[in-house]
Amino acid sequence: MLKVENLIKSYQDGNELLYALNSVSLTVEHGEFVVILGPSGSGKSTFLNVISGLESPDSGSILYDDYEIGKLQQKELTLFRRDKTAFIFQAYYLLPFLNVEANIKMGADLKGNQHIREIIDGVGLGGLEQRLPHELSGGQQQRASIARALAKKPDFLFCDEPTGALDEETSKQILTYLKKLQKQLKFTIIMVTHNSSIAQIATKVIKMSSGRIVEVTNNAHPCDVSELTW
Ligand SMILES: Nc1ncnc2c1ncn2[C@@H]1O[C@H](COP(=O)(O)OP(=O)(O)OP(=O)(O)O)[C@@H](O)[C@H]1O
Repeated sequence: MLKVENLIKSYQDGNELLYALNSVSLTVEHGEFVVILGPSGSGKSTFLNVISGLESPDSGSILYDDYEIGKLQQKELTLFRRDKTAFIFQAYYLLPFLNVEANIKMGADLKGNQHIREIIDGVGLGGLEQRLPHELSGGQQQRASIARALAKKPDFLFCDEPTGALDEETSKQILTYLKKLQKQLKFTIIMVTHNSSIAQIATKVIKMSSGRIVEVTNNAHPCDVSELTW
């Protein structure tokens, strides 16, 4: 379980403090698919970065089962991020001079995992292993970045606009892979998106505004990606 309590994160904005997170609390159970919606500047990416340990909050607590990550030493926090979490971003961030297979292995090597073949097939990149990122379409590059993230076998997968650069059909393919792999590997997904349609496939939908969570909706019957209206 992830339990976040009273998170505050502020930035200096001229003479004033700007509260990117203004006392945010949330509980997420293992295996949930959480979608975070909200207007630009509402604090979505800051929330994702803080709960994943990429940025530290001014105050508040972030509890992963028995780990309170704010209390970990830098080295322990690095291990926590390496062993428990993975990220997918809109911009893919593949290494340009490594082929698909080597990019994906980067994730696995971090934990010594040996299940690259099934992950590559799982995201539908079989046959493209030797290509460099620039020889792939946007959707294929995003699938490679998903595969790299999943090769770590994370407990928590954080996604920041993973389909933001993709068209509808390719976005739906990516979401289908994510849902399929989540079912197989049983990890938790926390996804920031501008696309409110994606909320239909989530188990929990969070709306943010001005650094606060203003609505949490639990969805007992998330729909299938194939039923999504865009
Ligand atoms: N490093 C920073 N320094 C100063 N202000 C920041 C920093 N990072 C974020 N902010 C501010 O915090 C607020 C929340 O930003 P954040 O990126 O979390 O919003 P968002 O909801 O993800 O926006 P978008 O949908 O446009 O990506 C914004 O007002 C932003 O300008």
